[in-house]
Amino acid sequence: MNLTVTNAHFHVGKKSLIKDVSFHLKTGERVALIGPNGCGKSTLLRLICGLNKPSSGEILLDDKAVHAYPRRSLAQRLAYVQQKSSTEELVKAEDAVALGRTPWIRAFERWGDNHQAHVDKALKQVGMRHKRSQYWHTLSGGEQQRLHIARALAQSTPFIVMDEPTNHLDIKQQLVVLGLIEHIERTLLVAVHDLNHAMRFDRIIAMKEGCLVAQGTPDELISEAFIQDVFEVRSRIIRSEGHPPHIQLLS
Ligand SMILES: Nc1ncnc2c1ncn2[C@@H]1O[C@H](COP(=O)(O)OP(=O)(O)OP(=O)(O)O)[C@@H](O)[C@H]1O
Repeated sequence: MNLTVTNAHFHVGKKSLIKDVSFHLKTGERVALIGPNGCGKSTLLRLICGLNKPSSGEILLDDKAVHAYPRRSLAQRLAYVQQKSSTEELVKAEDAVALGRTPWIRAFERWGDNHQAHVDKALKQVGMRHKRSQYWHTLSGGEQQRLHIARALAQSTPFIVMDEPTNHLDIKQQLVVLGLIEHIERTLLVAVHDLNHAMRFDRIIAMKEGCLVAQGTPDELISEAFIQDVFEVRSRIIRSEGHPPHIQLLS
């Protein structure tokens, strides 16, 4: 699975939300998408997931335009963990994860052991097997988020897109979810707010005001000057041997 975005523009009315964005993701790459609030991260992810169509430019998944895939076929290639998604339905944890199998169930096919095996594996990966029978609305925000990730894993796609998966989580749950993401062996594009989280990815893409302003490995990209430039925040980067650099934000 590879993704190529070429000169993508997206506007709503006269407002230009995505401006001339180009980048490429190779199979197995784990990429963090960063940038200040409102810079267009979610809008770009929605274009990549085929939920909106670029006004101009191209978004190719394995050399075919995302919006040219039939929905089912796209859902077999790409899973999307949205920033906020909830359900009003009375469903159990396991049922929410089982929804991930939808693109793989053929017409009139019964739910079989192969589908259940994917659900069991995904529940195990996110550490939620013991809560499989608990009703969705009784689960904590962190547990629901882990189940969203489990649903994406059960979808068995080579590519997973996530929009701020650690949003609204306490610091322990953030680390749990982050650790979980680190062990997912798929191509990943993840919008993240915490720069220290972004440092744990193979590559970082930075956006500002709808434009892609920089991309590179965390070491290449992240510097105090870069953080000042993109986020308008002073910072200090603490480097110590054997540890990833730590970004301290200064007031
Ligand atoms: N349908 C729309 N119509 C008009 N403006 C929109 C629409 N969707 C998004 N926007 C605007 O586009 C900009 C980018 O929004 P987006 O949600 O992509 O930003 P973001 O980088 O994901 O922000 P955050 O970090 O706060 O989640 C914002 O200013 C938002 O108000």
